[in-house]
Amino acid sequence: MEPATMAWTAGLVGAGLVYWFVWVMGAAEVKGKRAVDLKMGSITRDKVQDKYTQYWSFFRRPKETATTQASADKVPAFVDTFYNLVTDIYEWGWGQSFHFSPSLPGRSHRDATRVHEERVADLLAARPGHRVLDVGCGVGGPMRAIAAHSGAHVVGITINEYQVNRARAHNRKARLDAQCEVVCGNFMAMPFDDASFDGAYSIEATCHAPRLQDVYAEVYRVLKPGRLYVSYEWVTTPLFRADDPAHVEAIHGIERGDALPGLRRQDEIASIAQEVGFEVVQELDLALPPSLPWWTRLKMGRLAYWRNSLVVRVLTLLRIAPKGVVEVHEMLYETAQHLTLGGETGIFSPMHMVVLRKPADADADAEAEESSK
Ligand SMILES: C=C(CC[C@@H](C)[C@H]1CC[C@H]2C3=CC[C@H]4[C@H](C)[C@@H](O)CC[C@]4(C)[C@H]3CC[C@]12C)C(C)C
Ligand SMILES: C[S@@+](CC[C@H](N)C(=O)[O-])C[C@H]1O[C@@H](n2cnc3c(N)ncnc32)[C@H](O)[C@@H]1O
Repeated sequence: MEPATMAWTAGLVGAGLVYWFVWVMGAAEVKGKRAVDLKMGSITRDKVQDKYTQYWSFFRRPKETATTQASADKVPAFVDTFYNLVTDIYEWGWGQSFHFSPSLPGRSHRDATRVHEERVADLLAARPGHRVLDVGCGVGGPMRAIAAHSGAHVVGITINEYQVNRARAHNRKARLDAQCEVVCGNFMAMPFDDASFDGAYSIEATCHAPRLQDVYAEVYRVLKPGRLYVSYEWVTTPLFRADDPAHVEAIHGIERGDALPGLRRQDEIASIAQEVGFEVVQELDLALPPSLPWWTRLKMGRLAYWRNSLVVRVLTLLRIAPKGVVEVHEMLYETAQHLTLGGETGIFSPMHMVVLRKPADADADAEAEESSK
């Protein structure tokens, strides 16, 4: 073959490969985000790498982030940075629901995700006319499933402005924007009136709070008396041994790569809820058998991770994706290994469910206490 023909052939094959990896193989999990659309939230292109370095140096020693008030106060800002860095990658590689679900035999991940979300709506007995709060709503996957399933009006809150815009765009696209509202704010100081919700839920979100009491007290304040709050909590289980270096490394890895100021123990959740005034209606670790493993989805994706890693490298080389994306993607890959180990050893659960009730006479009690002062 002529050298010129060889060069042309090699060029065409190369271009075809790039096209295949980036546009075909790199397509979104739930056709939405494509690899070529990877942004880093509200961070400008030139700041991505710096922001990642700042994030990493803050969360490198997770437990220390919550020990002093000064560093605990910085957590929401770093969580916001984290979601600027990961939101598009999550949407691209996982979908619009940023949480795990127990696998369901013979059913797709999409179905398993929806069933896990609809369970919340059913527990709350949410129905048309109800106003339900989604505490830490992400880009609104659960919010849309719950609104569609129950007919309730759902109001979501997230600390990250970029997620607010993504969630609103998805709501419009799904024609659920009349039923789903999204607000930017801190769930430890929410911009909502007292007793203004008929139900509330949080899915794998309150783990970002340095003190769980602060979120639970806010949810308690905005709930109407007698109404329910359902939460899926990230916790260490009784199988976690603080004297086992492999356990400690897995838990630290989960904390570092998920912007967590220290995971809580399973047995702390109910007492924190009671401390702020809730009655505990039910408590159940949904990760335990007979549930099938929630981490199989992470494990089955080995080949996909490899492909995705190649895609982000190619996109960075072509200057389509900003510098720093490769590092963020690498961090997520390592986090996935720690999460898988946490699941396989049973030392960690991302779905410790609590169903809490604000007592029906809660406001009467509060008024009596106030007038006795
Ligand atoms: C509740 C939280 C997030 C939970 C999960 C939705 C995410 C935790 C780890 C994430 C991922 C890890 C590996 C990524 C992979 C390397 C990439 O190619 C595609 C996306 C991943 C699969 C990504 C997807 C979302 C997670 C599973 C926390 C933050 C409290
Ligand atoms: C892992 S995502 C889960 C999102 C959603 N519940 C879902 O399952 O798709 C955690 C969410 O909590 C939000 N969050 C974390 N800390 C917050 C805070 N202090 N105030 C409001 N939202 C917060 C994040 O912005 C993100 O939307």
